[in-house]
Amino acid sequence: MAKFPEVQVKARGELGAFIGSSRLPEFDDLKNLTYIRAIVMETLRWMPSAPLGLPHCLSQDDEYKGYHIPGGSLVFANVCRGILHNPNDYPQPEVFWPERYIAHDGQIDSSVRDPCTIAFGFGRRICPGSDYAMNLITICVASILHVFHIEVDVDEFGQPAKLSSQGSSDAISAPTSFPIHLTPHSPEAASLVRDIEVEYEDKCFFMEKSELAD
Ligand code: HEM
Repeated sequence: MAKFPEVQVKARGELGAFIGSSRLPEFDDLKNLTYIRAIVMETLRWMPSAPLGLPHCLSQDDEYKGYHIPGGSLVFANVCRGILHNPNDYPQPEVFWPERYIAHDGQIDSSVRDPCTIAFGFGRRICPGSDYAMNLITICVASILHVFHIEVDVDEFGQPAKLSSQGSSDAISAPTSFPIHLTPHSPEAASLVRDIEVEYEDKCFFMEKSELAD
């Protein structure tokens, strides 16, 4: 998000319109947060966490585009370069552009291939945690953007640090560096977080007391 300040502004516009400044987003709000959903979809497409999926083993001989693949072979799907960065499905695939999923009516455009159908694997071994993960990531993204402005940090010379678009080249890809900092974008936003902290501390205190009573 630090690389895309204009995306943050748009997201905050949606969060302001549907949630206002007096509370944090809740799961019930997610159905209204189309742009936030599009940010999460674009993140999974732009830098998928498993760029080659998980390897699958052929239980029998198969043929793919004229190539014979013997049973027992390990097969990797080229999830990132071959599918999620395929310009036929996603024009200018290197560009982080959540708007690509939004139709004229402001809803998610069902004619654009949903990257979640790829980023979580496919077939019999598709990720069973995908719905849980999507809801969790979406509420986290919504909550963070509702409160914080995400900016690039400064390096040891006081200059804006360089943000890379490269993921690590491991089986599970993650950003290679993370030089960012978060600041509440308004006093109201800061108090939303402080109120939650107080509420959480009260609950912990209550739990400790009840444990003592046992
Ligand atoms: C952003 C979050 C996540 C991503 C991108 C992701 C992605 C994947 C992928 C690509 C696979 C391999 C599917 C295949 O073999 O084709 C997988 C498998 C799996 N995932 Fe996830 N996953 C995520 C979150 C989760 C969560 C939250 C859970 C559990 C609550 C979970 C549980 C599993 C399990 C148990 C498998 C193995 C399924 C099997 O082999 O039958 N994942 N995931």
